[in-house]
Order: sequence, then structure tokens, then C-alpha cells
Amino acid sequence: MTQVKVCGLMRSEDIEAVNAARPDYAGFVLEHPQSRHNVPLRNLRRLVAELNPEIARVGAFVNGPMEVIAGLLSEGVLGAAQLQGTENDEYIGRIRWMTSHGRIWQAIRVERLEDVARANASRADFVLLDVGLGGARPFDWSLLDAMERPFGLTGGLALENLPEALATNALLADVSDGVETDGLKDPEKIRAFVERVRAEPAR
Ligand SMILES: O=C(O)c1ccccc1NCC(=O)[C@H](O)[C@H](O)COP(=O)(O)O
Repeated sequence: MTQVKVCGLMRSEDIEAVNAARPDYAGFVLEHPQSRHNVPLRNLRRLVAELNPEIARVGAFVNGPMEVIAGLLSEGVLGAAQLQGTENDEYIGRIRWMTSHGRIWQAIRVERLEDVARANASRADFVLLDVGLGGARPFDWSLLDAMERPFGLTGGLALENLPEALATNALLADVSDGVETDGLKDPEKIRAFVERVRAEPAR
């Protein structure tokens, strides 16, 4: 069954919406003040306490401080760290050396075959392919045929392009902006997105 992650949660209202819709993962952008989705660590702990414990927590980082990432994984505040910057296998190895808790995900922007090769070779436990479906340039789906490991899809997903995304056999659909209205998480869009992923027949 395809899993679903709703990312960019910031407010108690967002947590209420995901508690109702029950995605597999709830995502928080951390240690990245440049993002409008950034959540200060003190708020993270409060939001996590409000979250249904059956929904796993993922922190999205851009070249974030390794000690903070390892600490949040060790404490169990996060079940996975999603690396979204230029982190390499050495960086992943150093976090692994600091903690054996949690999982490490790597998001890789896919534009050409070399990006798919990088995703196949990544030392991360799981890879998210950022396909930028919301962008101006159409994504070449045939690149995904070269994937040799399970992957998730992220970047520009929304209810409208979800059927096409699910047809790739992705293990996970990750959404943030696609379930917002006027820059805020929209409980109805979250519900509809999660429901559509759940409705996909098992392959
Ligand atoms: O949302 C951000 O601004 C952000 C900043 C830094 C690292 C990660 C960030 N977001 C990650 C996500 O929200 C999702 O994993 C994904 O990229 C969602 O894509 P989209 O639906 O296109 O917003």
C-alpha cells in the first residue's frame, strides 16, 4: 500500500487536521529559518505531543546541525530525518555514528539519469525523489524506470496529479504546498489527498 506524508506542519490546527486524516507520516521543517514552514524546536515538541502517536514524525532539514538531528532521533522526538540539502554519504555516516535510532531519508531532485543513479547509490535508509511536478518543466517519468530501490515522490504533488504520481509505483507520496489554501494547511485538502492515496489499489 502506498504511504502518505503531509509535510510543513506548523500549527495546532494542522495537527488537528492530520490527526483526523491519518497520514502515515507528519513532516516538520526544522532548523531552516529561511523557510516559511520552519518550526522552532520548542514548538516542535509541543506539536509532537499533540500528534496522534500512530502517525510517525519526520523532520526535514537542509544541511542541518548533525548533533541536533542525531539528538532528536535518539530522543524519539523524530522517527526519521529527511535530508533536503547537499548532504552526502559522509554526512549520513556521521549521523549514523552519533545515533542508531530512527531512519535517515534523503530527498534528491531528479532531472537527469545521474540523479537517479545517485538515489540508487545513496546510503540513506530511504530516498524521496523530488520530481518538481509543480514546476514549469515537465518531468520525464521514464527516468524512474532506472530506480533499483523503493522510493517516495515529493515536490509539487497535489490531488490533480496524484493518479499519475501513484502510477510510478512510489512507496510514498509526500505533499505540503499541494494541501494548502492561501499558504495555510487546508484540512479538506489534506483529507482528500490522504483518502485518494488510500483508495489506490495494492499493486
Ligand atoms: O517546505 C519547505 O519550505 C522546506 C524547506 C526546507 C526543507 C524541506 C522543506 N519542505 C519539505 C516538504 O515540505 C516536503 O518534503 C516536500 O518537499 C513537499 O513538497 P511540496 O508539496 O511541493 O511543497
